[in-house]
Amino acid sequence: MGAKQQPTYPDAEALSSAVARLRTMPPLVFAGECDELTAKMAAVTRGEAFLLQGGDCAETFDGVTADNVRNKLRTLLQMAVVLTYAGSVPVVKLGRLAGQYAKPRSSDMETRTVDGQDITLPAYRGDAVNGFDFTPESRIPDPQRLLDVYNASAATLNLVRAFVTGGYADLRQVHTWNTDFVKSSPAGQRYEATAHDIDKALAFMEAIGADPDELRRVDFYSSHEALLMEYEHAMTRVDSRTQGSYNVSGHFVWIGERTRDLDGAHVEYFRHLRNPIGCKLGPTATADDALALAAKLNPQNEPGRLTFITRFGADKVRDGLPGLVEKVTAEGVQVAWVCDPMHGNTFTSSTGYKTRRFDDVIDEVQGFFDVHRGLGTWPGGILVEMTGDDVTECIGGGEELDEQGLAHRYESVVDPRLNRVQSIELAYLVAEMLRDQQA
Ligand SMILES: O=C[C@H](O)[C@H](O)COP(=O)(O)O
Ligand SMILES: C=C(OP(=O)(O)O)C(=O)O
Repeated sequence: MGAKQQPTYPDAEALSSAVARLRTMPPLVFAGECDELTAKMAAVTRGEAFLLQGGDCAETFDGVTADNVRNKLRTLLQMAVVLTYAGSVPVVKLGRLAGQYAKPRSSDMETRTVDGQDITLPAYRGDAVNGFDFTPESRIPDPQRLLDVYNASAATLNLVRAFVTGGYADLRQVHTWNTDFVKSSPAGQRYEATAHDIDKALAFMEAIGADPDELRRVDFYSSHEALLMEYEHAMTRVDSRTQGSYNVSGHFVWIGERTRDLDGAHVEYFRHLRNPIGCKLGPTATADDALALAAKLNPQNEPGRLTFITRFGADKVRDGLPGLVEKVTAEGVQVAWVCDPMHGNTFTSSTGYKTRRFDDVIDEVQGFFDVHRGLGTWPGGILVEMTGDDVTECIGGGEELDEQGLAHRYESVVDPRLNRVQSIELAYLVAEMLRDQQA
């Protein structure tokens, strides 16, 4: 079976030369860091830690700016602080960034009405493949973009690494992350109170002479859907320490809902990787599918290697998820369960925007927690599409954004993201669910 969701490049020679160049490029991540993340994901699997995975639906090359990267990271750090402090659980921090440039699409073509005429062009598949502009030239897959992905990912990761180790992520900075528009919102004010409590705890630690390194820096990892075979293969290298194969374009990579066929090219590729990996499971996945995927992707049943990211939708999670979790657990399969409350809850607003309701997102996460609580298993984390900016892409939340409001600042090129206030609100709600889970 050929790989699904791949672009058809018109210029085979240009593709070979881009791939040949990519093969010579240095790794973006070190295999040892991937192993470190596997160990952290093993803690998630055992119920000792919680995964926060977040970032844009689709990164764009234009979005690689200092402000954009800092805002996203800042929001993720705020969310992590809320989950750690209010949820009383160690949080594994994983950006959906520095590589999230390729998108699977429901349809190969897109039709728009331009000047009263229906025009059909190839769908936008992410900046890794073609341009977002609705013109025939822009929509042609261009292999040079694969090198642009490498460069954009390198620039993003470089800045993230500088921020998380160079003082920006120092826990003593909890207040300074809470700036501008967020500060005046109820979620921002609640965060301010949490930050104040943390300050007091830090002052106490200082007074007793404790000064652990963990306060000054955080471990932060990168992830993306490994969709484009040409890119992912070119970025796969044999580790000189262990002779294992690692995808060195990100610490954690996942298989999407549309490409998780047991006999498909993506599963075949992933089974050879030593990175920690994820696999999406949507409402059509059966318990037997999950077991077969686990057997193929993690034959040694190694904890931390495999994460199932479930994305059923708020209306299906309570009926669909228990059967999966129950059977997989009964078979002794070691897997971290993570909830993606975004991809089962998308619809088009009356004003024509692809959107999600904040309440549906929360409802799916609550359903996910309820199912795990009922079965005595651990709800291991969340994967969210979010941004650090004040965009208007998802409906609801404390600011009560409505369908009319979407037009104000809708910037996503594919799916709607939670804005910064909604992301912090979500973190508080999930922290409460975590507390209930542990009660
Ligand atoms: O984030 C992912 C999207 O849901 C996926 O790429 C499909 O989007 P589409 O249904 O608009 O093609
Ligand atoms: C496309 C995505 O999700 P899914 O594969 O679950 O549809 C995604 O996470 O970007």
